[in-house]
Amino acid sequence: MTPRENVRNADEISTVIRDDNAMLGLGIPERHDVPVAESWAALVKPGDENSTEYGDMIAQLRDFLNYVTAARPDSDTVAALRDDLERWGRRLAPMAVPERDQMFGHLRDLHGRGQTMSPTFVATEADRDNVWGTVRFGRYFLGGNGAVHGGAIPLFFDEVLGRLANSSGRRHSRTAYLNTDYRSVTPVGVDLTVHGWFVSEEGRKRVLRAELRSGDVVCAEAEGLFVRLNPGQP
Ligand SMILES: CCCCCCCCCCCC(=O)SCCNC(=O)CCNC(=O)[C@H](O)C(C)(C)COP(=O)(O)OP(=O)(O)OC[C@H]1O[C@@H](n2cnc3c(N)ncnc32)[C@H](O)[C@@H]1OP(=O)(O)O
Repeated sequence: MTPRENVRNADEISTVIRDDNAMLGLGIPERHDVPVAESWAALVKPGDENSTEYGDMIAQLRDFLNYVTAARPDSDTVAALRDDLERWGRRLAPMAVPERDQMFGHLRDLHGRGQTMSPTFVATEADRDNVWGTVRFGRYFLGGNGAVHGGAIPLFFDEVLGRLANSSGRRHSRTAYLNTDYRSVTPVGVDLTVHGWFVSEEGRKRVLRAELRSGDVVCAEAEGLFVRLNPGQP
């Protein structure tokens, strides 16, 4: 079965279970094939055949983590899964490459850039100083009582603001601080809207803010300072 067929099957399965699980963010396919706004688009070279396949694999992995989180499997299932994971670990271990060559998190033409650490940010509009988009935290990011884990939210803000801080040809910067205010519970399994914007850019210092909303309700806000790196700084 090709990865694409795999994804289609996952879509079909998802449709069946979506009603029960929508609130928990389960069984909802990743939206990694929505067009990316220009400022957030492709660094992957045309002809990099692995990029789409890799993106499909990461989408499967994201769904898988949601299923693992939600399941209370019997011991045979746990043992079978453990063995499968162990086999995959042994297959992948010899394929390790230096950081600059790794694919995980480096595919900037994909929403979520091919990583699973934070949920997929779908950028819908962007200019030099702003980005707007959506995100849905799946069951994997549950803290408790239907609310997203408090540590997952700053991670997500760093993802969005870190990319915006370095967008539009700006030289690379790193997060110096990132302050998050939790205004109301951030629900799991719900489409949320995100806006990130530049507040100021003076010398090496870039101050940015972001807001995460569920409908009209502000769930969380953040302010980050990103300091442009000097030559030779890691
Ligand atoms: C491939 C796909 C990828 C895709 C894109 C990936 C998206 C994700 C992006 C994630 C980004 C990250 O998480 S980066 C990882 C997390 N961050 C880090 O590891 C950074 C660790 N910290 C550092 O390396 C350093 O502290 C720096 C670089 C931030 C700053 O050090 P420095 O270069 O020596 O500069 P320094 O003189 O100290 O500071 C410069 C100015 O900033 C001010 N300043 C510095 N830190 C602070 C602070 N915490 N709070 C207030 N102000 C501060 C100073 O007062 C000074 O102001 P003035 O006197 O000039 O007025």
